Amino acid sequence: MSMAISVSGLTKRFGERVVVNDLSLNVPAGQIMGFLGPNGSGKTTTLRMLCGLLTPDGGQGRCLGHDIRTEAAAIKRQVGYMTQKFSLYEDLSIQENLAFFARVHGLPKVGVLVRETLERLGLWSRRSQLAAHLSGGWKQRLALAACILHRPRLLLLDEPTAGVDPQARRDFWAELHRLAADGLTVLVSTHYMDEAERCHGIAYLAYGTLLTCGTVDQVVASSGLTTTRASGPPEALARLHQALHGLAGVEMVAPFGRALHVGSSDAQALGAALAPFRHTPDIVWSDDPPSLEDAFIHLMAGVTRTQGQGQGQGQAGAEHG
Ligand SMILES: Nc1ncnc2c1ncn2[C@@H]1O[C@H](COP(=O)(O)OP(=O)(O)OP(=O)(O)O)[C@@H](O)[C@H]1O
Repeated sequence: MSMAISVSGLTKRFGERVVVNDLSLNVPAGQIMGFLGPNGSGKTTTLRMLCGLLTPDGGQGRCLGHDIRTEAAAIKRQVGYMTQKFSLYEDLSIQENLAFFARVHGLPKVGVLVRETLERLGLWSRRSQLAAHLSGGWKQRLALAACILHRPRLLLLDEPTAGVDPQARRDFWAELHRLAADGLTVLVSTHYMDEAERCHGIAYLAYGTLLTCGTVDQVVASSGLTTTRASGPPEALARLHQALHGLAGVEMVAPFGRALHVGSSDAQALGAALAPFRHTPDIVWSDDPPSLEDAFIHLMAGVTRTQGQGQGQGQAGAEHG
C-alpha cells in the first residue's frame, strides 16, 4: 500500500514549549484519516509541518513522495489546505471567487477549471450567487472547491465543518468520500465523533503526543474499557450519578439523556463497584459497548493524570475547551 504521508519523530517547539512531540504517522494514499484531540493539542501545527508551511525542529518523513524538510515547494503544489479561517470574498459570486483563486495561483484554463470544479461539487447552478448570501454549509463547500481547484493529491482540512448543521456536514463528508474514491488522500481534523467514525482511520493527539491510531474499532478495542448502561427516571439517575462519581472501581460516569454510561478499564473492579447498585429501584442495567468518545475521554484521563504527576515544564499543554 503506498503512503501519501509517512513521517516519524516529528517535533515542533515554540520557544521552550514542545507543541508536537515525536509524532509518527502513516496515511495510505486514497484514505481519509481523521485527526482528533483537544484544543491546543498540536493538530494544526502538525498539518502545517506536513504541507511545508512550518519546518519541524526534529523528525523526518515524506509527504506525497517528497521530503518534508527539503522539498516543501513540491509538496505545497500538490496539497489543498483548508484552514480554520478560510476566507472568501463576500461581494464576489461563487464563480468569481473561484476564478480569482485560480488566477492568483496562476492556474491555466481558468474558465474550464472553475466550471468543472463547480459541477463536481454541485455548485454550478448557484454560480452567480454572492458568497455573502451562502449558508454556512455552502460556504464550506465553496471553500472545498477552492482547495481542489488545482487538482491536489492531498487535502489537509482543519476543522472544515465547525458550526455547520448535520445535513450540510453529511453532504460535505459524502463529497470527501467521493474525492477519496478518486484517489485523493484526506487528513481532516475534527472535534465531532460522528465525523471521526466516517474516517477510514483516526489518529488521536493530546499534549502534542499521538496517543492512538487505527480504525475506529481498533481504537475502541485498544482502550480496554468495559462499559455498562443504567437507564431510569431523571431523579433516580441523578442519585445514582452522585453515588458512583469518584467511587473506587468506577473510572467514568457520564449522563446521556435518560441513561448513565459507566465504565472502567478494570472489568472486575467495575463489577464489584456496581454490585450494590444492581437492584436500585427504577434503574435498569444493560450491556453497552464503549463508544469512540468513551475511548478518547479515557485516553485523556490517563494523560491528564500523567501530566498531573509532574511533567509540567516545557511540555505542550492541551487547552480543554
Ligand atoms: N506560531 C505559534 N507560536 C507560539 N505558539 C503557537 C503557535 N502556533 C500554535 N501555538 C501553540 O501551540 C499549541 C498547539 O496549537 P495547535 O493550533 O497546533 O493545536 P490544535 O490541536 O490545532 O488546536 P485546536 O483544536 O484548538 O485548533 C497551542 O497551545 C498554541 O497556542
